[in-house]
Amino acid sequence: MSLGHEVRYRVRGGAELSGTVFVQGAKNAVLPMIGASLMAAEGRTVLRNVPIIEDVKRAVELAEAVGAKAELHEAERTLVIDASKLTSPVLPEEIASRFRGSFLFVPALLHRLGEAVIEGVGGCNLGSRNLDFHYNGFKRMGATVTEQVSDDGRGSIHVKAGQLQGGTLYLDTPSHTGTENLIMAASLAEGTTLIKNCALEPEVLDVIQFVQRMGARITGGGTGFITVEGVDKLTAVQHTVMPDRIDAGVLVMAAAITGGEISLVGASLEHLGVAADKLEQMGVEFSEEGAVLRVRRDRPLRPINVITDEYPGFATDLQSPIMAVSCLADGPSYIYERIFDGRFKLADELVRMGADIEVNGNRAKVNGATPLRGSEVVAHDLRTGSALVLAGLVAEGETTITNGYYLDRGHSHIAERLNALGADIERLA
Ligand SMILES: CC(=O)N[C@H]1[C@@H](OP(=O)(O)OP(=O)(O)OC[C@H]2O[C@@H](n3ccc(=O)[nH]c3=O)[C@H](O)[C@@H]2O)O[C@H](CO)[C@@H](O)[C@@H]1O
Ligand SMILES: C=C(OP(=O)(O)O)C(=O)O
Repeated sequence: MSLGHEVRYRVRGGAELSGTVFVQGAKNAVLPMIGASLMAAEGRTVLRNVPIIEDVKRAVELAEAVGAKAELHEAERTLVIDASKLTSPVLPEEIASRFRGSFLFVPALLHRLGEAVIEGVGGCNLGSRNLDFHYNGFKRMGATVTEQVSDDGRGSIHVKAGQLQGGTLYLDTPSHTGTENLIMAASLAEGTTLIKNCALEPEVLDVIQFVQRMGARITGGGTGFITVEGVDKLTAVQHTVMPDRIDAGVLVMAAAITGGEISLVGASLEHLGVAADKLEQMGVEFSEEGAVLRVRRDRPLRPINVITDEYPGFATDLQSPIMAVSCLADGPSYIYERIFDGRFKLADELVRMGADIEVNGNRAKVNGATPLRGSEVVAHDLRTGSALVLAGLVAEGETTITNGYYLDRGHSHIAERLNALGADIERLA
C-alpha cells in the first residue's frame, strides 16, 4: 500500500488572499462518529458534511475491515454505513497505524463482538501519546486488556469484555478521544456510568449529540462530569458533522499572514476559543455577518504569547500554524506547548525558510519579523503541513513541502480552496 509520502505541495508566495472559502466538516468529530455508528446493529447511518480527507478514507477502510459496509459519496460529502454484520474484531495494522482515530472503533467492537484486537494505533507523532486513560476506563467497566508480542516482535493489544458494566470512571487529564471512547463504552453498558474530568471540546459535544440521537442517555456534556445511563440498543441515524474549527483557524491565519480579507462559511468564533483573541491581539479583525465570518488583517502583525490548553484554551492543533504567523510579527513571540511533549518539529523547517526560533523543551521563542524564503521543507505531521503552507504563502519564491500525506490526512482540497482565494498552490502526487 502506498503511504502517500511522495505527495508534495508546491506553494508560490506573494499573493494577498481575498474571497469566500468554505470550512470543511470536522475531522475530530467525524472519526468518533464513524466508530460510534458501528454500535448500531440494524439499519444504515448517514453522516453529512463529511470532510474528504485521508483519515476518513482510512476509517472507511477500517469499518470495512471489521465487516461493515461503508459508502463514501465524495461529491455529496456523505457517508453511509451499514454495520448490521460485523465479522472481525481485528483493527489491522496497515490501516489502523495510519490514524489516531482507529482506537475509536474499540467500544463498538467490544459491544458487538466482545473483543477488539488493536494491531497498531497511528496519528501524528507529537511525542508520547499514551492510551492508558482509555484502557483504565475499559478495565473499570469489566474488560481485560492484554498486550501480546508475536514471534516477529510485533505487538498488539487485546481488549476483551462480556457485558460491560457501568461504574465510576475518570480521566487523569481531559483527554479528547478518551472522553469519547468512555462515553461510547458506557452507552451500551449495564447500569449507570459517571465519567470525571471530561473534555469540553466542541467535537465531543457533537459526538454526544450524535450518540444521543442514536438512543444513548447522556447528561453533563460540556461539563467535567458526564453521566451515561446504559441502554439495550442504539439505532442508526442521520447527522450533519459540525464544521472543523482547526481548518477554520488555519484559513483565518492564511488571511492573517498574507494581510488579506476573506469570508469564511461555516466558521464559529466561539469554537476558535482563545485562538480568536490571540489573533485579534496580533492585528486580525473579525466581523460576523450573520452566519459568515469575515476576517481581515491590514496592519502590521504584533507578536504574541501563546499557551496551548484544552478547550476553550488555545488549541494545540493551531500551535504550529500560529508559530508560522508569528515569524512575521514585529518582535518576539512566546509559545508554550502544554498538551504534547514533541510538537516543535516545525521550528527547524521554518528556520530553513529564514525564521529565527529558539526552542527550549516545550517552550519556543520566535524572534520576528524575519522575511521567509521559499525552500524544500518537510511536513512532520498534519499541522506542520498546514503551517508550512501558511509560511509558503508569504515566502519569497517557491516552497516545496514533502510528506504531503499528512496535510491530506486532515485538510480537504486545501490547494483548491486557497487557490480560489488567490493563492498559488499545487498538489503534486
Ligand atoms: C482524533 C482526535 O480527536 N485527535 C485530537 C485529540 O487527540 P487525542 O484524543 O489523542 O488527545 P488527548 O486529549 O487524548 O491527549 C492529550 C494529552 O493527554 C495524554 N494522554 C491521553 C490519553 C491517555 O490515555 N493518556 C495520556 O497520557 C496525551 O499523551 C497528550 O499529552 O485531541 C488532541 C488534543 O486536543 C488533538 O491534538 C487531536 O487532534
Ligand atoms: C494531532 C492531530 O490529529 P490525530 O490525533 O488524529 O493524530 C491533529 O489533528 O493535529
